[in-house]
Amino acid sequence: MLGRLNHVAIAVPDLAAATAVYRDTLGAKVTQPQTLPEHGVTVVFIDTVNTKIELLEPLGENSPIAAFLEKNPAGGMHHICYEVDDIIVSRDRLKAAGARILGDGDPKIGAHGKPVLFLHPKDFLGTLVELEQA
Ligand SMILES: CC[C@@H](C(=O)O)C(=O)SCCNC(=O)CCNC(=O)[C@H](O)C(C)(C)COP(=O)(O)OP(=O)(O)OC[C@H]1O[C@@H](n2cnc3c(N)ncnc32)[C@H](O)[C@@H]1OP(=O)(O)O
Ligand SMILES: [Co+2]
Repeated sequence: MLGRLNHVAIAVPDLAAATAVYRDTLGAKVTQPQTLPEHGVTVVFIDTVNTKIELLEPLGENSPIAAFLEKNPAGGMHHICYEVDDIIVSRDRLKAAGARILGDGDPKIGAHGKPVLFLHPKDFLGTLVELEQA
């Protein structure tokens, strides 16, 4: 079922400062910030040739990354995103296997304009997993 690793996401308290670390210290090309109110985050991406890094900053009062940053105030690795060929088939198969799909269970449009959904970290070795339609 799993395809390519699309991105590894890092939650950060200050996106401008995090961008500076990747751009100025690590010499990476960082995209312009993208605000995603439906996801409660502002994001930038860094292309690392074989995959991407997504830096996430909370947006709005109900950001899903707020509690994570309270526990990890300096930031930290937040989720990994795998591509799947058919997100509905994958969702239904995972549900049948007992995995918890977060939110209302229906995919939302993610940062790349494609459907995404999230799987509970407690069902996947303590790692929050995002699936993105390939
Ligand atoms: C930009 C759009 C999109 C893209 O296209 O790439 C994105 O990436 S959006 C990214 C942000 N969106 C999401 O993360 C949506 C899904 N996430 C959630 O629904 C919540 O964050 C969560 C996973 C349900 C956690 O919410 P929280 O309020 O922190 O709940 P709890 O405190 O009850 O946590 C339960 C339990 O899970 C542990 N936890 C929480 N977050 C993570 C994490 N990122 N990685 C690993 N473990 C995590 C948390 O510590 C709790 O554990 P215990 O303390 O042991 O109970
Ligand atoms: Co993501």
